[in-house]
Formats: sequence, structure tokens, C-alpha cells
Amino acid sequence: MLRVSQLSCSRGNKPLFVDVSFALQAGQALHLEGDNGVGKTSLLRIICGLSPADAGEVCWKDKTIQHNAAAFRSSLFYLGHGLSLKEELSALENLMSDAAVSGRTLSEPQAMVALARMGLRGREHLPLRVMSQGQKRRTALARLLASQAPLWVLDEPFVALDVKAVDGLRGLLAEHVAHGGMVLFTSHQPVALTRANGTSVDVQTYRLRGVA
Ligand SMILES: Nc1ncnc2c1ncn2[C@@H]1O[C@H](COP(=O)(O)OP(=O)(O)OP(=O)(O)O)[C@@H](O)[C@H]1O
Repeated sequence: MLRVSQLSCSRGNKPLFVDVSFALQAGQALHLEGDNGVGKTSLLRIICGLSPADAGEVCWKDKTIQHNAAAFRSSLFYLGHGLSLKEELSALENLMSDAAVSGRTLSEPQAMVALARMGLRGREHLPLRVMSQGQKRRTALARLLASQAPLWVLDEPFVALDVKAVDGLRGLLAEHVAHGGMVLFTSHQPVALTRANGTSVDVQTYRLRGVA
């Protein structure tokens, strides 16, 4: 499904990584590990087609993402460090406008359920600007529940979440994988993905190493 082949990247005239290759099939989760500054965010952005690589290619369903751009975009949910939320809109309005912009159908009741599952019941109508960092991240993550994309690419999704929200997110990722979805994520902590019924899904790891 997703294949990353021999990617190399430099930033600011400095080589970051070379020859990065891995693949992700339906029903698999991959944890991208690596020291601060080694290039994990840069790699995720290349994989999502948001910035160029020096060499190598990213393929979705056996075609490069440049040759399969529309299909790849509609199959991808990317959550980066910037949460892509509008501060003046409420949590509910953010979900609704995000779905509209990405051409997805989402009803208000579905959006309310997604926000409730992320622990935001009663805060659906609050403007983002008055929410805490953790509540903003919960809003951003509620979009996962409303997403029909099979491939989730998440850059440090557990940051700023409390213990309960971390557990909720681990469960959500596990359910997605168990239902044939794909998750590629970064985290500086080990992550076990456990479903609500107590069963775990396998998480592969890829350790990104910088150029010495
Ligand atoms: N536009 C740029 N110009 C110069 N250097 C850059 C640019 N973008 C990124 N870098 C550098 O590239 C390196 C990799 O950054 P990146 O954010 O990909 O690392 P990371 O592995 O995600 O780090 P962290 O774990 O700290 O989040 C850093 O040293 C960063 O300063």
C-alpha cells in the first residue's frame, strides 16, 4: 500500500538521512523513532507529499504519490505539529469545516459523537482560542474519528494529552489498525496499541538514523 524507497533528505545544506526504506500494509502500524532533530518530521512531510526529498520515492498502491496524487490525498489523514485548527471557530465548527474542505460527508451528530469520544462533551461550542493546549489537541484528534482515510500519519500525536486521553488515543489507533487501517506515527515513548476489548495490535518500529 504505502512504500517508501531509498529516501534521502537534507535541510539547510546539511544531510539529514539517506536510504530510508520501509513499507506499510493494510492493518499495520509503524512507530517511527529517532533522536531529536534526526529528521522524523521532515520524513513524514516528504511521505505526505508536503516537501520534496533529495532522492527516492514514495508510492501509494504501486504508483508514486506524484502520479497518484488525488487518490493518495483522499486516502491520507496527516496531523503535524501545527494542528490546522481555526482559533475563531468552535470545536464543532472546526470538524464540520475540515470535513467540508476535504470533501467528506459528516453530520453534526457524528461530529458531536467524535468530540464526546475525545472527552470534549459540553465543550463542543467553545472557540478554540479559549481551549487549553490539551483540549485543542483532543479537537484535532477528534477529526480522526470523523476521517474515512485508511492511512493516518501522525507526528507526535500523544504530546500534551493527559493519561486518559493517551489511553483513548491508543485505543482509537488500535481499532483503526484492527479494521484494516494503517498508522504511521512518531513518539519519543514506547507505544502499545490496545483495543477496547483488551487485545493488542502489533506495532513495528523503524529507527531513523541521521547521517554521521
Ligand atoms: N528549512 C530548514 N532549514 C534548515 N534546517 C532545517 C529546516 N527544516 C528543518 N531543519 C533542521 O532539520 C533537522 C530535522 O528536523 P525535524 O523537525 O525533521 O526533526 P525531528 O526528528 O522531527 O525532531 P524532534 O524529535 O525534535 O521533533 C533539525 O536539525 C532542523 O533544525
